Amino acid sequence: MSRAVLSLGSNLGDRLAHLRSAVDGFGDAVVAVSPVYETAPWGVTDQPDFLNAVLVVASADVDEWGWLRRGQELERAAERVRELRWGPRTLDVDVVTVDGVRSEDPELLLPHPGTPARATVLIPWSVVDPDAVLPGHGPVGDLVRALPAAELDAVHRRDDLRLS
Ligand SMILES: Nc1ncnc2c1ncn2[C@@H]1O[C@H](COP(=O)(O)OP(=O)(O)OP(=O)(O)O)[C@@H](O)[C@H]1O
Ligand SMILES: Nc1nc2c(c(=O)[nH]1)N=C(CO)CN2
Repeated sequence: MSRAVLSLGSNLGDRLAHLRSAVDGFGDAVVAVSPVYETAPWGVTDQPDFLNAVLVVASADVDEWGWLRRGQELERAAERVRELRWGPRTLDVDVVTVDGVRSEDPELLLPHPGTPARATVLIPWSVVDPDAVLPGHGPVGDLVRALPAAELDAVHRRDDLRLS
């Protein structure tokens, strides 16, 4: 059984519909879905706010490359255009971790190297999976508590927007 944590992001078009398309796309593999968060953009700050969420998925038939491929297929289905690194997108699906797997292949870095610094991933992840540990960095709850106040202020839970 392969269990993975996936981060979803959207800041173009019908953002919630794009996140829902990813949840639907992973279908029966979805084990848990986090709340939706509205978040200020990091990296390239001159772009619209994002909706972010985290999914836990599991399947006996999918390995880490399968999670990446399925995420990329869903990005394509959302007509994502790759223009700018960290730029606006209809749908972003990142593989955050896959249990028991480390990878240094640039096409699939595991755990995803951006994770320890990203409130937009850590906060939803800590809610959907409170006992989660980020390999090499410790409990996700501890990483959330160590985030600077400015990072916490940039992430707003939207309980009026639901994925499940
Ligand atoms: N863990 C991972 N999850 C998703 N993509 C990954 C991962 N590790 C490496 N990649 C590679 O990253 C490349 C670029 O991905 P993408 O365009 O989504 O980056 P980004 O979202 O702009 O930036 P970041 O990866 O920092 O979030 C893809 O070609 C993919 O193969
Ligand atoms: N708030 C927020 N900002 C971002 C995000 C994201 O998911 N949320 N993703 C990016 C590229 O992966 C760039 N900036």
